[in-house]
Amino acid sequence: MGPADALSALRDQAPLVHNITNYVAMNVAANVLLAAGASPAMLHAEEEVAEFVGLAGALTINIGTLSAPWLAGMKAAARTATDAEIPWILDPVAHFTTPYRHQATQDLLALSPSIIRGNASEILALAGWATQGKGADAGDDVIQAEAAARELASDQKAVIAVSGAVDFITDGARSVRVSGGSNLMPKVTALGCSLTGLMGAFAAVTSPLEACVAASVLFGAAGEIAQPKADGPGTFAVHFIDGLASIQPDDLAQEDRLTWL
Ligand SMILES: Nc1ncnc2c1ncn2[C@@H]1O[C@H](COP(=O)(O)OP(=O)(O)O)[C@@H](O)[C@H]1O
Ligand SMILES: Cc1ncsc1CCOP(=O)(O)O
Ligand SMILES: [Mg+2]
Repeated sequence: MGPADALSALRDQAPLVHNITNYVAMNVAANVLLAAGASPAMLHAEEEVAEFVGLAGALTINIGTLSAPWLAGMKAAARTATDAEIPWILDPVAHFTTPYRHQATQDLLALSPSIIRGNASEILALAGWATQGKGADAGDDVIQAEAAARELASDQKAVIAVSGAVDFITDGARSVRVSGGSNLMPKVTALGCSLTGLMGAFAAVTSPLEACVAASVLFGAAGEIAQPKADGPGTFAVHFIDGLASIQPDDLAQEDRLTWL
């Protein structure tokens, strides 16, 4: 299904989305999911995640503020999701910066995520390519990461979503560029993490590839609503949430942001 039908399904079903995300993103991502029409829950304790993920339509895992107890919870949740065929999305924030983060990401990759979402630097490094990235923010352009993303999709048998000025989404066979959004989006923290959460919400109602496309299109549209109303990154963030909530399925029917390759 296309982005318009995916948004209709999301609003009809309001799927419960289990997010194990970072301290920076927890509030932002929960508000993004609520505005879009999903039902977010942020919890990470190893003692309960396996039971909780069974209640959810999708799981998202983001390693932004990683620590040992959180990693144990992430692995338990990912294992349960894969066994139960619940789609799960990995956001490997800055995974190339320290050996600990690198190993955690490799361990999570082995648990078969349905979708991997990162910025261009994160995806380049995940495929083993050189990157100019230094931390959580991208140091490379999406176009430089397209071939790496295709390679990674085939190797991991997952959909790869690379975000940036123009997003790129591929399952290894089919690939699409999604244009739109605002250059204020990388100036608001945790919007990438929130996009990961939204991909989880859509993955609860449609296929991983269609879910990534729908989330990316919806983010682009909301960014364009917020841009002319904003005085800067602070007010942009508020208008972005309002924009997400105001967009109706018909607003996404044109699909003129998509370039299939
Ligand atoms: N220069 C830009 N112009 C328009 N949209 C952008 C731009 N940079 C990032 N975005 C959008 O911001 C969101 C977060 O992406 P990004 O900043 O790449 O993630 P991260 O926070 O993980 O680095 C995505 O929806 C992406 O399309
Ligand atoms: C700044 C920061 N530091 C650790 S996690 C995090 C949030 C990163 O969020 P995003 O990748 O969405 O910008
Ligand atoms: Mg990120």
